[in-house]
Amino acid sequence: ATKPNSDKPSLEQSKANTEDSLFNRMGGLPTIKIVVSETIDEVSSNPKTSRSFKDIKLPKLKESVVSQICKLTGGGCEYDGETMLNSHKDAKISTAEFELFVAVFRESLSRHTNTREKNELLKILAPMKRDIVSYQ
Ligand code: HEM
Repeated sequence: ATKPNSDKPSLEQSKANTEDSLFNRMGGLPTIKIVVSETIDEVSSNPKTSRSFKDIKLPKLKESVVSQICKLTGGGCEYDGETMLNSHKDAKISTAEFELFVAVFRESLSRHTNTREKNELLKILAPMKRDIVSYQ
């Protein structure tokens, strides 16, 4: 005799199995591309953050950041760029610069994603602070 319901997933498994990736819930690549583009356009022109971007090729940087976020959110992209430590150490980024970057990113996310997805992505990026910021 078979046990009733023995092949049904537990509540937790059921949630895990039906939960769509953050990537899909955000709206996939189109959303990531617009948010990354808006953020980099703003921080590279705002005098409080622009100095780091002076000799940087912005289209290539945007592509690299898009791939990284796509990968981190479950979109299945390849990210073949540098580690966060290696790519930011020469720029000597301050806490204030990092915080402005994140504020600009958050505002753009607010325009293009829901609150839940915005907060999930910001939570993924927050621990990178220790690799990106060199000083107070
Ligand atoms: C959570 C925040 C951040 C994330 C997720 C992030 C992500 C990235 C990624 C993926 C790259 C490309 C690395 C590669 O292609 O090898 C990069 C490079 C870069 N980032 Fe960030 N970054 C962040 C914060 C910042 C801040 C606060 C600044 C400056 C204010 C900044 C300035 C730069 C610059 C100038 C480059 C180019 C480095 C180079 O090509 O030599 N980033 N970042």
